[in-house]
Amino acid sequence: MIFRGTDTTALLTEWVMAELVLNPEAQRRLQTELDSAAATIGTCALADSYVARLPYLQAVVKETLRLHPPGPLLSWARLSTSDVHLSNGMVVPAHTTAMVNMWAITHDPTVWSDPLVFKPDRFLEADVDVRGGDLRLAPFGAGRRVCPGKNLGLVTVARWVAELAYRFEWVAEPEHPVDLSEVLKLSCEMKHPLRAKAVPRN
Ligand code: HEM
Repeated sequence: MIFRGTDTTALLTEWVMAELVLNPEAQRRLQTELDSAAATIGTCALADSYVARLPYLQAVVKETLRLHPPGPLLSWARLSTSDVHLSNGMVVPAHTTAMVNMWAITHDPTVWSDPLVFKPDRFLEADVDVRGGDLRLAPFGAGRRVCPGKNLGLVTVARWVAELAYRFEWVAEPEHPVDLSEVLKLSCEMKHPLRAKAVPRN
């Protein structure tokens, strides 16, 4: 529980910040949303419940989950106990070890337009449930073995990103450009950890 809940949330936050450094326009839109939320509630401490209601912040987190799902292969070592007939006609025979390649689904051009482009707006145009209700984007799995920490994970990452983006502007370091190469360890990590400058915002 502790292991599954720590690296995933830390890695997702790192991926979000990397995308925000690479996409300054998205970063500015997010900061505008956070500034206006802070002005509305009269404090810079955005409560968890409030953060969950910021549409652009949620869209940024969802788009990062789509591009960089921390758990790209779902269902490690699940065994089919009987023949399973899929809707496309394929059969998974009994006693087969099966995994779902969620990374492939979230990068499939027949499922997502411009799948390699960071476009949080796609989640403003359509409400996509990332908690297991929509198999186009199920970064927490789905069904009986769905991640039990999905709500905690989502609110934690949104909260961290909100704080980081509200308090600082994040800019690339020319000598260490952001590199989105991935490496699959127990989770999907940045091959070259993020390096960026945090400039305090006034
Ligand atoms: C952004 C954060 C997170 C992501 C992306 C994530 C993703 C996942 C994925 C993909 C699975 C496997 C689902 C499957 O095999 O079908 C999983 C399982 C699991 N997660 Fe998470 N998780 C996150 C946060 C958390 C947190 C915060 C906790 C606990 C506090 C947690 C605890 C677990 C546990 C215990 C399992 C195993 C469930 C089982 O096998 O029945 N996760 N998670």
